[in-house]
Amino acid sequence: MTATVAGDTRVSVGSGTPVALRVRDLTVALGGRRVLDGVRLEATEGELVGLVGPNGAGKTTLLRAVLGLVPSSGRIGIAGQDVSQDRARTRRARATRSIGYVPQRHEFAWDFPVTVEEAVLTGRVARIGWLRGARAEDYRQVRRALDRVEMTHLRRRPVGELSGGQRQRVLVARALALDPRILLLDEPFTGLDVPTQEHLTTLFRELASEDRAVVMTNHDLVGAVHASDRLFLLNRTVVASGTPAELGGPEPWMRAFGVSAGSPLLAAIGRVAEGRSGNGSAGAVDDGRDGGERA
Ligand SMILES: Nc1ncnc2c1ncn2[C@@H]1O[C@H](COP(=O)(O)OP(=O)(O)OP(=O)(O)O)[C@@H](O)[C@H]1O
Repeated sequence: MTATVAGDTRVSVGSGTPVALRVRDLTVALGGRRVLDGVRLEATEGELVGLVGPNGAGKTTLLRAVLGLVPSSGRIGIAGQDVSQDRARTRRARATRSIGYVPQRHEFAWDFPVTVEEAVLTGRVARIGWLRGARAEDYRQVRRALDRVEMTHLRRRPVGELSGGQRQRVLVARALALDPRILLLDEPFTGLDVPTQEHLTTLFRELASEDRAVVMTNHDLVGAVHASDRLFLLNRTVVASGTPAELGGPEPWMRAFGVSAGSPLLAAIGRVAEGRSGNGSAGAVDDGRDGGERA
């Protein structure tokens, strides 16, 4: 590992792949309680990173801290720029424009009387500003984003009339309207059926392969293990990280989720403790990926 966070130049890990997002020693206190403590995370361009942990582990808070929406201490590097909160606000504002944020679906006002196209256009407010009208370039980017998520045919439909899967696509398009280098997705699969989840997973993998870093929180551990290049197991701090193959044993999962060796959760993701599996396997899923680091 050769990278550093601070400075204006691109930083990279040993492989030479640019690090899009680097978080070090991130600590967040909310309501007088430390909800994140010394978090260390990174995502390189082209990588789909899974952020998993139990309810209340701090997954949403971590994404919000990266966006500067909650006060934090520690260091946050975005595309080589140190945007930690003690740095100039303008630098942070500029850098966070390279992040597309997809909040949980229930956080968007679906009752608001706007069309799909108008909802996606709101994703460009950071660039347009609230008081200036949208220009041709803004509409061009909106059309591009809608094409990307295959929602062009529904662009004039009121958002309140969309299905859950279509709404999720609108939120992704809204985040893509700024053509971000980093995409933060908060629980994009909640309430969606398996075919829709698989469709979206394919889209997220494609978006990552276009040299974006995609960081996704996910309660579906089976899906996270199969879709992610690298996983971060969070429970107030990063309990473990690595490729799914590197996290093949049950221990990090037991620690992160506070479950015992007999938990069905471990069986579901093929991380069964030695001696418990029917076929004698230690339970690692061979997903064919390699590389990564332990926290
Ligand atoms: N505004 C707030 N004030 C006080 N505590 C908060 C606030 N927001 C979140 N918390 C607390 O911070 C902790 C982490 O919450 P967070 O929503 O980040 O967890 P999460 O991992 O995303 O959970 P889930 O999987 O349930 O969505 C929780 O204990 C939560 O109660």
